[in-house]
Amino acid sequence: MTTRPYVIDQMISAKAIAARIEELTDEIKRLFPADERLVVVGLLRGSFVFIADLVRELRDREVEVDFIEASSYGNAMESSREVRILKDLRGEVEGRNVLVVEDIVDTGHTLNHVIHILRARNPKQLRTIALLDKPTRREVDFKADWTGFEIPDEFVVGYGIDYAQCNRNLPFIGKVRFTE
Ligand SMILES: O=P(O)(O)OC[C@H]1O[C@H](OP(=O)(O)OP(=O)(O)O)[C@H](O)[C@@H]1O
Ligand SMILES: Nc1nc2[nH]cnc2c(=O)[nH]1
Repeated sequence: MTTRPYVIDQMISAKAIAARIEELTDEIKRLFPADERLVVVGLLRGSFVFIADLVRELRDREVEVDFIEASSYGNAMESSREVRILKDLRGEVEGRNVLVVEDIVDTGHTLNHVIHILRARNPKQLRTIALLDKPTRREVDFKADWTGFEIPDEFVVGYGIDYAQCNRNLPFIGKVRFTE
């Protein structure tokens, strides 16, 4: 895939992300019973770094990790608004406490679609957490139960989030600035 030349300006540092995850896990622990197993579901691929840090902050809980892969983006930067499930969960969620982990909520179509599918499977509790939220871009009425950071309408990368499948390995969130 060809991309225009760009640079990445840091927007949220690795340290700020780590501090926010600590706060969020305190809230999550207050909501889910300590004596019941939690199924933490990551939305591939963008959530893989966030879920890794989040579950390690939940190390004193019984946690099962599962993944679902949904795709909403037709090309590198434009949403197709059509959400497809590319890979379903391995495990069952019926009667269980489920936390769905997303990297970014933009139009809201992806998480909204996934939540509809999972709710139909009758979990005991179904909650959502997104590291980033771009509320000004919303096209469906959806709000995650927990949000790490609200950000303006900028195209961001890093901490699991890609531009044309690159930059997922940056430890911080940066914004893409095109130089040409
Ligand atoms: O709120 P929305 O407008 O639906 O957009 C958000 C979704 O778009 C991106 O996923 P993408 O389809 O690019 O896949 P990826 O996670 O594999 O990078 C991102 O990771 C979110 O899952
Ligand atoms: N990489 C990337 N994917 C997105 N999906 C929705 N918003 C974004 C964004 O800012 N960056």
